[in-house]
Amino acid sequence: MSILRFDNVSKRYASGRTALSDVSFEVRAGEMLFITGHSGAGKSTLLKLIHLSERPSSGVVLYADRNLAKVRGPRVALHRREVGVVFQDHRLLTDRTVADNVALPLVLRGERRGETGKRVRSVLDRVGLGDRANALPGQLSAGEQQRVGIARAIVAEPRLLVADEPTGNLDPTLSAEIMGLFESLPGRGTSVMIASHDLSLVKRMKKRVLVLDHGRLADDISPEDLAA
Ligand SMILES: Nc1ncnc2c1ncn2[C@@H]1O[C@H](COP(=O)(O)OP(=O)(O)OP(=O)(O)O)[C@@H](O)[C@H]1O
Repeated sequence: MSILRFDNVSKRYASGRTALSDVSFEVRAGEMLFITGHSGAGKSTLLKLIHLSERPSSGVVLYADRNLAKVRGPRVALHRREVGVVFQDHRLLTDRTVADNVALPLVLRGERRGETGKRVRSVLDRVGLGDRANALPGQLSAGEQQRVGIARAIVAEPRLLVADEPTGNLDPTLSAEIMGLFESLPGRGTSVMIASHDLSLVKRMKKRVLVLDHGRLADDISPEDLAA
C-alpha cells in the first residue's frame, strides 16, 4: 500500500526560483527512506509540500490516496496532525515543560487527560527522557531537545513522519541514537522520510535514498544497491 505519491510535481517560488522539477516517486506504508542532495537541491521544499506549508506549482501529491490539493481551510490542521514533523531547530515551546510539549498533538485532537498522560510517559521512556518530563526545554542539551521534538512528532502515532536535517547539529553518537529511534518506527506502522545532506550518515543507514539535484530527482537508490 502506498502512503505517499508525487506525480510530476514541480515547485516554483514567487521569486521565480524553481525548487522542484517534475518529481515523481512513491513511498510504501512502513518504509523508511532518505532524501539527499546539495544545499538548495529542494529537500526542504519537498517535505514542505507533504505537510502543506507549501503548495506545488504543478503536479499532484497524494497522501494515503488523498489529493492534497483538495485539503484546504480547517482540514489543513487535521492533515498536519496526521503527519509527524521533526525540524532541526526543535521548535519547542520554551515556557512549557517537556511533558506539555510532547502532549500537544494529543491535546489538540481532544484526547482524554488520562490517556494523554499515559502516552506521554510511554513515549518519553522510549526516547530515554522518562526522568525529564517536568524540565523546561532550556534546561536540556541540544540532543535531549531534539529527542523531545521527536517524541512530540510520534506521540500521536502518525502514519508518516517527515524530518528535516534532524541530526544537523548533533555529535555522531547522538546522531546514531536518534537514527536508531527513527529505525524503530516502521515496525510500529509509521513510514519515515528524512532529509539529510550528511552522505556518510545516509550511506551507513542502508535505506532507500532519493537524490535531488537542482530540483530534479536524479536517483532513487534501493537498500540492495547501497549494500552492493
Ligand atoms: N520561500 C522561498 N522563496 C523563494 N525561494 C525559496 C524559498 N524556499 C526555498 N527557496 C529556494 O528553493 C531552492 C530549494 O530550497 P530548499 O530549501 O528546498 O533546498 P534544500 O535542499 O533543503 O537546501 P539546504 O540543504 O540548504 O537546506 C533553493 O534555491 C532556495 O533558495
